[in-house]
Amino acid sequence: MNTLHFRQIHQYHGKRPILNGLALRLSQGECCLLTGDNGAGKTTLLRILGGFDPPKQFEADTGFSLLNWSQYRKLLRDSVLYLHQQPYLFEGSVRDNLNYALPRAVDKAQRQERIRQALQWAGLEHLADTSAKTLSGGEYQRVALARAWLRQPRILLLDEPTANMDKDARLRTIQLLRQLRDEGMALLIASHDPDYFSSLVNQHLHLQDGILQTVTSALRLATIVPLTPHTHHHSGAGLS
Ligand SMILES: Nc1ncnc2c1ncn2[C@@H]1O[C@H](COP(=O)(O)OP(=O)(O)OP(=O)(O)O)[C@@H](O)[C@H]1O
Repeated sequence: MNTLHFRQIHQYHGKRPILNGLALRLSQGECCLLTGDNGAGKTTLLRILGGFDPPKQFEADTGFSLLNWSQYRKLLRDSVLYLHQQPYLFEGSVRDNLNYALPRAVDKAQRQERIRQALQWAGLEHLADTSAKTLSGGEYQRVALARAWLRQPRILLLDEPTANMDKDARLRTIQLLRQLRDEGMALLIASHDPDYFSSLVNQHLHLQDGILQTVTSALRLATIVPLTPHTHHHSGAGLS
């Protein structure tokens, strides 16, 4: 799978339509940013793509075949990883948490080597034997990303991966996300802070009224550059 096209995703909560036939594509080595107001349906979409909640309607096109949701789920069960805003870490050390991410078949010597690489990859060597429960928010997220690096899913779904982080932790997190993207993962990030991810994003989608719209860089600029009230126009050049 280089690119997966999702189409006709419909979802209801009770009788209320949340997603109204939306479409998006995820490509290997690309990052898609998903914005939308509180309650727009971002988590609802991530939970469908993560295989947790069955949608009302769904279609995924791999380029070779069309998949319904249960086929998608079966096919991608081990290829999609969903990181919640507060990813779950076990009690035990950072090393234990990384160990758990490795398949059972990996032997002891290989495990030690892979864990060493993951600790190095995420800059966590000094915290290897620290209890995961005592980590700061930024460190905690780095362990979760190191686990993702070990698991190597094709699609990584992230809900607010930098929420409540200071600038330094945020930049480190974004750097790790960039590495995952550049190694070929498809990232889908739901966030209320599009500016944080601008250096990472290949595609920005905005969810409104159950539909996804592409946000172009021109539109993004228009939202952050304030319009001055007294701009001079040549006569006839502006909209009237
Ligand atoms: N299990 C559920 N049962 C009923 N309604 C739900 C359920 N899950 C979500 N909703 C509702 O669906 C709407 C979309 O919720 P969702 O969590 O997907 O939005 P969101 O875009 O992720 O919001 P936020 O930015 O606040 O996290 C909300 O109005 C929410 O209350």
